Amino acid sequence: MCSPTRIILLACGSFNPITNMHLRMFELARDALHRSGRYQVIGGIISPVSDAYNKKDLASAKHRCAMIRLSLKSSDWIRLEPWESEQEVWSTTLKVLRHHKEQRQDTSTQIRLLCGADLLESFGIPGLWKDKDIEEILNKYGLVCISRSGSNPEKFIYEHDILSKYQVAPVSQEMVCWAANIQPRVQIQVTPMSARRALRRGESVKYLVHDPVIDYVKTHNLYGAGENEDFCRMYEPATCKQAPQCEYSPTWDTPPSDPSPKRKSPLKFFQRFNWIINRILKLTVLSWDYQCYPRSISPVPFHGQLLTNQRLSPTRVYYRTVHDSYVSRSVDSDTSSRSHGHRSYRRYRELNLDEEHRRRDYRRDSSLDSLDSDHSFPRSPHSPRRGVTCIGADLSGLVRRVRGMRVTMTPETCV
Ligand SMILES: Nc1ncnc2c1ncn2[C@@H]1O[C@H](COP(=O)(O)OP(=O)(O)OP(=O)(O)O)[C@@H](O)[C@H]1O
Ligand SMILES: NC(=O)c1ccc[n+]([C@@H]2O[C@H](COP(=O)(O)O)[C@@H](O)[C@H]2O)c1
Repeated sequence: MCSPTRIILLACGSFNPITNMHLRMFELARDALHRSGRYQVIGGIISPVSDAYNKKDLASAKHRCAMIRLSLKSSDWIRLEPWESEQEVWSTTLKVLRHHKEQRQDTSTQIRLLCGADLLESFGIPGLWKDKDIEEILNKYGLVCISRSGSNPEKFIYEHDILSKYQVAPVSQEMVCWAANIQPRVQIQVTPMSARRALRRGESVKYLVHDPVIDYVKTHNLYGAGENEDFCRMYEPATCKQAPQCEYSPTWDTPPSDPSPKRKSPLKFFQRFNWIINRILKLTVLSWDYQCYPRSISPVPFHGQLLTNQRLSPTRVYYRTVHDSYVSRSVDSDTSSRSHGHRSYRRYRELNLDEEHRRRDYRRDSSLDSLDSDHSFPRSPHSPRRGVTCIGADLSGLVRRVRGMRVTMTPETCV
């Protein structure tokens, strides 16, 4: 039996600050690779970007590395490699991979890029990654990707020309490995951004980042946390000067109620009143907007963008209204419903993403001239006789016929 391939996992990123999820990513990937029986993970490397990356709110490399070191005290197989962070210019991920490969004498060990699905999906952002870089990363190194809530890496890979090519590579070169689906029942979003936000707002970051990292953030006044009274109170009740002394012991008891509750200011009262009036007005306008008239009354004034029809359901058409909510309407019975508006849109997105991409391309070169006489809207060349699409053109005053139902769209509503 052949021996397992030895692997080093390399994670590039900002680590601003390092969170438990970064470390979890390594553990999940290692477990998955070991489970396959084909790989042995012999180490993990964290390579933080240099200051030249210039990302918003990026703490200096010195601080980020210090926090990584503190976090890694609890790990016996992941280590920090500061080389990238010490560079004066930003290094592409491929350059970092090449550097670490050159550093190793032993050619039998492979280096793989470990990343979250958001990094993988950034491959699709035009101009961000060079195709030849992606090609080389996949071909010479390989990628281990961890799903992130809100992402759909399988779909992304399927749709990406280069990634899909490597997904079916021979097992010895398996480039895309699904380490785990991080989809906890209660979705906990542990991202550096959520940690920074919590720090800025003085909210708890305990169990999001390691305790020594919290201390470090406080000592070095990073991410605006040091100025925040709540943060001081939470983490340094005894010594923090700005924070008032805690009046109750941190037990499960409820804190004593404030003896002098603040009176509502007239401004707050006015704002609340204003909000209620606005809601009432909005509801009134909405109820006008959602009127769909029976076929007998034609032309039908309908305010909204016709999205799609038969693909989602052969009997319903879906509209986006000017208020950005979604309405469906039965083609056969002329009844309209808004009850499943948002849900059906989400379903529409899932089922029709493909269609939407094609349509977007198609829209660029389509014109109203391409409308044919018996179909109201131009059909995508890829889905003949299926899609009924509202293109971004001025359809002012046009009465269109969709399977017997007539729809008038006005320019201001057809966006
Ligand atoms: N919650 C998470 N689940 C899966 N992968 C994650 C998670 N948080 C970070 N990662 C991954 O860790 C790597 C390094 O991430 P990085 O520090 O650049 O975080 P980021 O999420 O891009 O940061 P920010 O929130 O600052 O934009 C990336 O590959 C990223 O996808
Ligand atoms: N072309 C490239 O090599 C390229 C492009 C964008 C981001 N990256 C890397 O991705 C990592 C994560 O970046 P973000 O923190 O911006 O998500 C960083 O290490 C960055 O250097 C590389």
